[in-house]
Order: sequence, then C-alpha cells, then structure tokens
Amino acid sequence: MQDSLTLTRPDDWHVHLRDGAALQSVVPYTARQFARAIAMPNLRPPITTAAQAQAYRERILAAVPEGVDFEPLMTLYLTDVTTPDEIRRAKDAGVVALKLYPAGATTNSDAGVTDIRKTYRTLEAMQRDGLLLLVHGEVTDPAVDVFDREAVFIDQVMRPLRADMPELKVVFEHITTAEAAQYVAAADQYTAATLTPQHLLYNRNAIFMGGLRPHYYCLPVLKRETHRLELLKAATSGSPKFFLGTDSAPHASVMKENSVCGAGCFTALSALELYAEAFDSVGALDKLEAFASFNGPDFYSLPRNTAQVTLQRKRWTLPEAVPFGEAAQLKPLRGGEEMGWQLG
Ligand SMILES: NC(=O)N[C@@H](CC(=O)O)C(=O)O
Ligand SMILES: [Zn+2]
Ligand SMILES: [Zn+2]
Repeated sequence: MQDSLTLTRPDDWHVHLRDGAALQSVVPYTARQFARAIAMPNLRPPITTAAQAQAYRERILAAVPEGVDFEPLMTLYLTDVTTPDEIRRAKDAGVVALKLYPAGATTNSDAGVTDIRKTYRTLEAMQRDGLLLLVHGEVTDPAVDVFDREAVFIDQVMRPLRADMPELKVVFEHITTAEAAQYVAAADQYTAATLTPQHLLYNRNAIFMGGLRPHYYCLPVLKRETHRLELLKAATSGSPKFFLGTDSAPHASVMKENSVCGAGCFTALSALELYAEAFDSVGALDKLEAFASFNGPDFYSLPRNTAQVTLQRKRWTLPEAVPFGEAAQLKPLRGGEEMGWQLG
C-alpha cells in the first residue's frame, strides 16, 4: 500500500474566497493547499469590471499569510450588459476568465445572464482576446427538476454556445452528472470541466443520512451514485479535459443550519486530502498529479508550478468548525470526522 504521495504543487481552478472578514478567514487555507486559485466573482455586489477585479486581487493578497507563495487568478462576473470594451480592459488587467451564472441559478447569481445570446458580442471579444468562459451549467426554469438542471443545460445552452463560439475556451464548472462528463470527454480541445471533492466522494444520500444535512448541500446538488462513479471515472481517466476545482464555498454555519440553507460546501481546509481519498478509492493515485497540477494550467495556457507537496496516509480528525469572520463559525465538509490523508 502506498503511504505517501509527492506531486507538483496543485492549483484550485474554482474557489469562493468571499470578502471582508470572511476573506481573511478562508484565504490562508486555500493558500496553504494551492499555489494559485481562480477567485470566483460572485460577491455582493459582483465583480463586474476590471478595476473591481484588480482591487479584489489586492484584498486577497493582503490576506495571504507572510511567507506563503500564493497567486489569485481573477475573473469577472458576466452580465447581460458586460461590454467588449470591458473585456479589453480585463485582459490588460490580467483577468483570465469571465463567469457565466444563469440568473437565479445559485448563490449570488441575481445579476447573472438572462439569455446567453445577449452576451454574444462580449463572448466574441473574449474568444479573440483569449479569455475563458467559466460556466455554472444549470438551467433555472422552475419546471425542470432540480436534479435534471445540468443535463438540460447541456442541450439548451452548451451545445448551441459551442456551435456559435467554437474557439472560445469554456470550462463546464463543478460537473455533477454522467451526461456532463460524457459531453466534455467527447468535446473538442476548447472544452474542459472542473470536478469538486464532494461530487467525487458523495452521492445524494449524504444529504439525507439520518436527517437533513445542510453541510452536504451545494449547487449543482449531489446526484445518484451512478453519476458519482462516472465523475470519478472521468477524473481518473487521464484525460487532460478534467481538472481540480474545489468550489469551496464558505457560508457561516448559522446560514447553513437555517430554515433556508445556503448552497455551498466548505472544503478548502482539506481539499487535496479529499481528492487523494477519492483517487485512492479506485486505485488511481498515480492520476492525481495531472488532475491537480497539470491539466488546469495547460488548459488556461499558464505555466505549471514547479514546487512540490507531499501527502501522507495518516488518520486525523478534521476540526468540526473554524472561526469565520468576526463572530461566526464555519463548518467544513466532513468536519469532526476522520480523514485518511494529510498534506505535509
Ligand atoms: N456551489 C455552491 O453551492 N455555491 C457557490 C456558488 C456556485 O459555485 O454555484 C457559492 O458561492 O456559495
Ligand atoms: Zn456554481
Ligand atoms: Zn462555485
């Protein structure tokens, strides 16, 4: 049995770092685990301009502990009115991607896109300037069952978008279904996907085991076991189209343990350990490095990291809660439970 694993320092291609006091609390976790991270722009108000992204970047950097090497990669929140001029400014400011939130699909998505065709001139500018489009891939039609929203999105939005913008690099974020895994695997080299630890480790039973478990609720919601197995197969397939994106999404525990629970799982504390457990469960630890450290930078046309990290097979207990902002608490996914790997 393999008891330690050394790999190139990984990056997180999808994380929510929030802002203010919450940002101060969570940035150190991500910076300890990852060399770079794609900082999601769904703040309140959202990051919609290059100038806001630059200022947010500075706030993130100010929260990185002394001596830790960490680079946030910035994104803009795409709206119906984002202009091609803003894309030029974004490019000049070092912004790497825009995020498509269908309006109303998830946490802080009210300012999102109401009809993708409204953004076509802007998407053309992105295609030209080499900015990526990151997609929360769920339709918002209340008539569509919550568990079907990703699969329906593929036919209603993804296929037409790919046909109309063939050379725009698109990342189908946090995929949760066999349909999405198969769609991405079969697509050309301009389409990739991120996978979260929770969707590789859990199926939807986790949300209901012995009672309703808010800390396992995120969007897109966990699916059946058949989907989880397909996702794990995709992640460990060796295909360069699949890479690490935790979607670590901190919400104060009072907001999670509430009559209306916010969507999001906080995993930044132990992300790499959770992925190692998932890959180990199918004997694919040898595939973790490409997934965590190579495929993402290759797709974004960024250099790979050169430093290394080591994971040890070791039993330890994840804290049940950690401080979050001034007075709140944050409960990590798996909090209070045993872990099988530890980042050295
Ligand atoms: N994944 C989630 O359930 N929540 C994310 C938003 C998102 O990535 O959809 C959040 O910002 O809390
Ligand atoms: Zn999302
Ligand atoms: Zn997210």
